Amino acid sequence: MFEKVLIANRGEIALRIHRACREMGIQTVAVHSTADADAMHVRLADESVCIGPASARESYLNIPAILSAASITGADAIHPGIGFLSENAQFAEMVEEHGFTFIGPTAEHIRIMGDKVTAKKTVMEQGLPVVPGSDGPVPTLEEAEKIGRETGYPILIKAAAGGGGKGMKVARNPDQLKEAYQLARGEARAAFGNDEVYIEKYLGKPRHIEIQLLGDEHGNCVHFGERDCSVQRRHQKVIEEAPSPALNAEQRAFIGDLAARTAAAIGYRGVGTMEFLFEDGQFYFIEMNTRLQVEHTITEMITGIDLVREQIRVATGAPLGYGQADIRFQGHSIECRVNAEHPETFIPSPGKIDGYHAPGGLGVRVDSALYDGYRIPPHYDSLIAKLVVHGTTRNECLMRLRRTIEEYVIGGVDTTLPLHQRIIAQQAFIDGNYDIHWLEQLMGMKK
Ligand SMILES: Nc1ncc2cc(-c3cccc4ccccc34)c(N3CC[C@@H](N)C3)nc2n1
Repeated sequence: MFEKVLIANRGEIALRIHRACREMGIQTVAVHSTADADAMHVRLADESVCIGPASARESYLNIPAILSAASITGADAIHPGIGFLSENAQFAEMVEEHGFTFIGPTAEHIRIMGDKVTAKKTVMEQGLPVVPGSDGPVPTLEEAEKIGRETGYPILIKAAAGGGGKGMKVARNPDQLKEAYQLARGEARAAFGNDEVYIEKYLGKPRHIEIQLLGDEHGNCVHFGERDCSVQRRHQKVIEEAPSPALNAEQRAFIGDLAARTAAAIGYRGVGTMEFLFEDGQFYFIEMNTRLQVEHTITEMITGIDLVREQIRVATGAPLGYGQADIRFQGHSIECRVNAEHPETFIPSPGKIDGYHAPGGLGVRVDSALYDGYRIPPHYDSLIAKLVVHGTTRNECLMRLRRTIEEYVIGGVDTTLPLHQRIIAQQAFIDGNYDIHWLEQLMGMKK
């Protein structure tokens, strides 16, 4: 087991990782920018190292500074958290080359899944259902026209190096193809330095269902069920829930087992999430995330398993220690992502917290690094807290969520809490009857 882990991240996820380490008897090293000197995880960590100025490029993305901090503190391993360098294959390689353990998958798997074309090819070979379309990159407009004819419109042109919604263009008919194709390639080149694109049939009203996976380096892989992440705005998840109100037990077992078998077949190690679109009872693989996810919390709430602890354990080479039959699902969990933003305009609202009270009680979890008097810096993403509730039924969960949002006091800044209150009061949400476009339609952003 590791003696000391360096947490190469900030905010609520850095605190989350610190907590898991603390409970495992592992010492923690916090790294922080000058803007995060008074952050909660820095206060609680055994040691802390300032790795640079406020800008992420000079601090949380500064690989030499992070590796130096690991060296001078004598860390055994580095946990990349979420975002920043967590899916950077070169970072994973450099960590290992410098004698530290990278708490995550191999650089090879990060690379394979980071390229959405090789990701699809890899899972297709294992029999996982994917969205119909090109069976590889589409290098010319002529090829795109041919794929469009074969696939049938509407189609989606996606950047191979993209993901998370970046660099996607819809072509609803052949006349729109040329412009959509050229725009997609131009945006991909500008955003990722890689203009490779691929084409898929555009699914009009899907839900976004993701499967939580965990593999050890002995070829074992289990799944922890699904999360429904369809309530989103401009590819930013707002509310997530587990299990999905749209799946029955057979569908859950079908896609969970298939995803776990696929991950085992490629020898996947660590936590990972396979993303699917779900429409008309069919699943379609779109991407795999090779890192821990913000919404891992709701999976922990319905399984009772600490996924960060498991992630650290398998990184030491330990076997899973349990099989699929040992994983039980209990009740329902919903997470609200609380951002320091205006609830209607989403304009960021950094600043000093003036009055703070977190809700509590049975089945209530608040993952946040906030405290009264803390100053939210303007340099990073606006997620400031995750309000997570659990209930024996979805209804009990909704009642509890309503009460906890009402109880949650975050003074001094705007937050998205009022938006959450509004969403969970909608009949469509209460009925679990929503797709990936529902929130934007509710907010009048789409017809
Ligand atoms: N063939 C096909 N059809 C419809 C799609 C619709 C989306 C999509 C579009 C807009 C919001 C979304 C929210 C969650 C999941 C997917 C989406 C989508 N995404 C968005 C980000 C990335 N995860 C893939 N891929 C799609 N692919």
